[in-house]
Amino acid sequence: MAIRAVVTDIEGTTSSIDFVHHTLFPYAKKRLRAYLREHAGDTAVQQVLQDVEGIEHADLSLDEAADVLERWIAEDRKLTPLKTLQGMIWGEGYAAGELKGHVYADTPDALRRWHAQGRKLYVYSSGSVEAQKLIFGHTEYGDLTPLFSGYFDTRIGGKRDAASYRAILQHASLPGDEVLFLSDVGEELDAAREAGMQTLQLIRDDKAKPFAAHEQAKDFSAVLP
Ligand SMILES: CSCCC(=O)C(=O)COP(=O)(O)O
Ligand SMILES: [Mg+2]
Repeated sequence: MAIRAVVTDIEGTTSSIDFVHHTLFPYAKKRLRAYLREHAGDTAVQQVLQDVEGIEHADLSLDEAADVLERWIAEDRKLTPLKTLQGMIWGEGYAAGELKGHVYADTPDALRRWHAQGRKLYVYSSGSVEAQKLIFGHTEYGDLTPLFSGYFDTRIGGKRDAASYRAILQHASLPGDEVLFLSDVGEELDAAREAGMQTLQLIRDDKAKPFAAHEQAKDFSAVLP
């Protein structure tokens, strides 16, 4: 079956795990408390704080909410209010020129090749849609966002849940067997396959845990050549 669309994960797939864990997460952690104080009156921040309280089932002061969010960063929790806030903080970093979006050298070539072949490209990451647009909009290879037809984050559901992939297929109006999902994480690939998508696991380095149930590639060079 011809692949008409590619849905890609970010961390460990288009971009390095180290960039996310050693650059992006610490950047957000360092600025989180001050950002909450400075933007406490913003509707978007109020919504984040309300959502944190909802998850914790507690009324929280701003500092208590900051403590919770810092703990979630340390635990690498993929919770929507944390991901939304991280995206807002990173937005300031990219705008100030303090952050540059990391993508592997083969990523821009592959995205441009698949796009030129007429395939639709989508992102599905736990990072917020805003954070996804930022990382691909500020790479050392230029702005890659014009290549994408759509972005999905945890608001559509968790990445290990087949229902999320079914919802993506519905949004993109595509049958599963014409969509290739790329990820480094076996449980995400299992969920995408359960929804009917074709799958391929990226083994970028020794941090990836190979799942023999899925086709594998070390980079994008031989994927849909
Ligand atoms: C959009 S870059 C930051 C990615 C992020 O916050 C994250 O948690 C990684 O999630 P992914 O689903 O891309 O593995
Ligand atoms: Mg990943």
